[in-house]
Amino acid sequence: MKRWIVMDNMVDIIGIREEYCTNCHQCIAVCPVKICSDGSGDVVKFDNNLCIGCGRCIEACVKSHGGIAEKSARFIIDDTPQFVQDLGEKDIYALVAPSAQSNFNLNKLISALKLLGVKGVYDVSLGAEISIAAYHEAIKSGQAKIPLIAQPCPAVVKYIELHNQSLIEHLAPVGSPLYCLAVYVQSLHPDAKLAFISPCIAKRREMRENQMLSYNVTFQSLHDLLQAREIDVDSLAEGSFDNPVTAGMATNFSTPGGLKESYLFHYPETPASSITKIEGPIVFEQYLGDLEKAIQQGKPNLPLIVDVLSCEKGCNMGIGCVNQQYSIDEIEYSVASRSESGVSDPQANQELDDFLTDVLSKHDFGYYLYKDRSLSHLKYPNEEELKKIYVDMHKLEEKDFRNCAACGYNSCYYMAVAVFNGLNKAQNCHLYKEKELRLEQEAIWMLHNELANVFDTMSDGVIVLDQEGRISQLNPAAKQIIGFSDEKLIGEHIVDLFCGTAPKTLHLLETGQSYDDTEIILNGLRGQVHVTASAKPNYNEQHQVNGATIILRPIAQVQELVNKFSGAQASFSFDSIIGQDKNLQRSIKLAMMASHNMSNVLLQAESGTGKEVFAQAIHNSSPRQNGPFVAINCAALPRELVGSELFGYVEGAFTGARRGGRPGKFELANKGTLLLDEIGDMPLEQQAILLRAIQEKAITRIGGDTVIDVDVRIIAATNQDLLELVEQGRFRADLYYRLNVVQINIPPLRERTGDIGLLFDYFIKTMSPKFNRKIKDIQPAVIKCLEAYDWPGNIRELQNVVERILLVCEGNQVTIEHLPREIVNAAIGHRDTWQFNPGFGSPSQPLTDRNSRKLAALEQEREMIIRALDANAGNVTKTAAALGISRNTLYRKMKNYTIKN
Ligand SMILES: Nc1ncnc2c1ncn2[C@@H]1O[C@H](COP(=O)(O)OP(=O)(O)OP(=O)(O)O)[C@@H](O)[C@H]1O
Repeated sequence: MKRWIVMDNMVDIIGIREEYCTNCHQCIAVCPVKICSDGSGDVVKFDNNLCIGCGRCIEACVKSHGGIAEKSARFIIDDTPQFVQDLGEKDIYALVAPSAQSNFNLNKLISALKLLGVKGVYDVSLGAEISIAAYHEAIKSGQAKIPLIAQPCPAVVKYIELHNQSLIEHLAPVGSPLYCLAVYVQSLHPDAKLAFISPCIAKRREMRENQMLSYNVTFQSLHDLLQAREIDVDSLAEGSFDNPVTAGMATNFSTPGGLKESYLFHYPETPASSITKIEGPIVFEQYLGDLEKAIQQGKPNLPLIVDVLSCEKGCNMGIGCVNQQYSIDEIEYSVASRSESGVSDPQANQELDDFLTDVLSKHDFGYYLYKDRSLSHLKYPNEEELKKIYVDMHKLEEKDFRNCAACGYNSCYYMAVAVFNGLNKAQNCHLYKEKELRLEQEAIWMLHNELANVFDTMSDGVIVLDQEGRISQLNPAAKQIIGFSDEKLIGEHIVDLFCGTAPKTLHLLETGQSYDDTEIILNGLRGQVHVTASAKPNYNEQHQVNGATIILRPIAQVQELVNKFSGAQASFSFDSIIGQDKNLQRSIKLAMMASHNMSNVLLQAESGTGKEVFAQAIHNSSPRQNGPFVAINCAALPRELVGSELFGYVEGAFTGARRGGRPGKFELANKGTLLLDEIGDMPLEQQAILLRAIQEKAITRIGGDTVIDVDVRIIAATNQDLLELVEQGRFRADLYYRLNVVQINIPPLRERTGDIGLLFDYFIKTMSPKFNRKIKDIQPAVIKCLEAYDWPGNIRELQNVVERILLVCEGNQVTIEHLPREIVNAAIGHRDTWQFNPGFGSPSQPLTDRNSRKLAALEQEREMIIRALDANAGNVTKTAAALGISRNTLYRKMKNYTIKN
């Protein structure tokens, strides 16, 4: 967005290679104008029409590119290409700037230029002599407005045109030394083209405006051209200028104050105090503005002449110069000694005076080509707008206004003005970056805190390993699991922590292959700790494994979870045991008492009386109620599997063993209760192992050698007379006494007929919704029938009868027709023997998980017996031996399962 309206386009003098711009803003920092550069984008854009051509930005850009001009984003544009093209084809005369004295061997340069093909070479110092004489005339004649601002420097002229319009009329009404000489040389060679051999890039503009010269060839370009043409200047003979007379004191015009010195030399009556000599950045930053104000205010002691140059070291070290290898002293000496020798010959001085008188009378050296180039100024933000920009720049407090100039502008205010005018952006403010960084740091810190919080509050233990496998970090949960403090654990090698072997972790560190849920024994403070571990690799920026994160979970926690989701929970409480029978209530009371301590309990009762219900109720009112309740049916397991089911196994323990091994019921029941159902059917050899596990409160997995502590309360249940089995030698006496700490007998249903009606009502109520029935009435004869029946299958049988009734009863009244035949028969005196039939009640399904488990177990047992009988060709003795049960038990089971041999 252009803020300035410029009357005409100025010729380009600075070229931009945006691809080389690093957006460092050095160009803006050194620029006296600043608004000619737009720093609001990713690269700095440049507006030639707002540039004064001082060339400082090119110097800064080359410097910021390591001094290599070819890599700089900004470069000089002059007329050398056209000059080269026209050499030899056109009559070209070279006008050489006084500063050539400090850049080349001047006389040899004259020869070099002629060798290149120029027709003649003139010294611009003579033009400077003409300018001084013309200044004097203009001042004398009153043509010049005092103070007269000298104009050899086109950058100063352009600055005044753009910024200090009231000073335009003070610019000398006389051409620059170059212009004055050009006027003279043109009179000698009217058809020739003139080239300026120059230290200055801005001269190109002056030349285009006055149309007197065709080529601005900087010293740098000339130097490159001579090199390209392989012209060794030093080896050439000395030439001499084609000037009609030699310039005198004005040969020092290229030095700051050279004009003043020359003027005073020629017009010694002029007080030295009436000429101000000023150069460098201060001209633009302060001097011209002050001068403008002083004139407007009519201040006294204003100068007669202002000798002003843009370059700090004058034209001697202008932007197009090639004398960087010389010191300032050497340069100044070279120029000053030339001017001293130039005035040492009185005859030459006289000839010069005569020449000046002559040319001034013959030629017009007047110059009025100054233009007001500024029609409007930058827009300035109002208070509100300024405040908003400052907020965008994160400038909120007094100390945020540093005026550090790092942005390239001299103050925070001017930066804000540039932002307001779209010439820069808040992000380029040093403080903005600093604050953004701080905000970013705060955000990172917050994120870190959040993550640290997660790390610290995770219930899983987390261990971070370095590349070598040493612990670099661990969270409180990990410390809790292991038991040691940070000091002990940080730096510890994982192999040592993992009891001397960590093959999967070492493999992970080598290959990046993660592992999941692997059982590990740790060396903890309180001995060995059994955990599961999952680990993943950590990567560096090159995506190489540089460590690992291991998640640890105590096995008890894992088992708790497994139990929770696998249904290893007890659902019954003492409240859910229905029945008012005295004996039943006595049993409940005993069970309640037993529930408060850790004593093993032996539940002895017929099948279906509620032994498991009792076991669950004991568990649920014991201090272990939040632990697992695990039940195992000892009768339903093949004898070779009893061990692995109870104690688990390690990987590779036997053919078909699962990878990673498997925990047994003892481990799963850790911190809870283990119900050993049908304990009477447990094989003798397993009874010994079971006894050891109960006594030592520890197990060893099959095939393993690690002893795992288990804290389990045992409830054993049986429908057999265990003592009798002991007497028969089929049950170990020591185990019997271990289990029979509290013996609870549950009366069969036929012995508590009073409870039959209660239970029937209860089951009708609780099961009806499942069958979508609304039973409102039960025929009294139904209860009578039920009470007359002797319920060999006890409560389970009653439950199944209710289920069948609900299936067949379509109305809302239960009548005798809905009862199974054997029950009605029993009531009228024909009792059928109840037989267990796994398909009993079909199409009904077992109602509870427990029942389904039980039925599955029974079905499994039935199958097992049939298979064993087949394998032993129907031999009952052999089959009983193979199954590890007595012949009597086998016969009983065959009867129950209706297995015909
Ligand atoms: N007092 C009771 N109140 C309510 N329901 C009961 C009661 N006793 C048992 N039941 C129910 O009877 C069914 C059989 O109970 P349970 O499985 O506990 O008997 P069990 O003696 O363990 O049988 P088995 O010897 O065959 O293992 C279960 O569905 C249970 O819900």
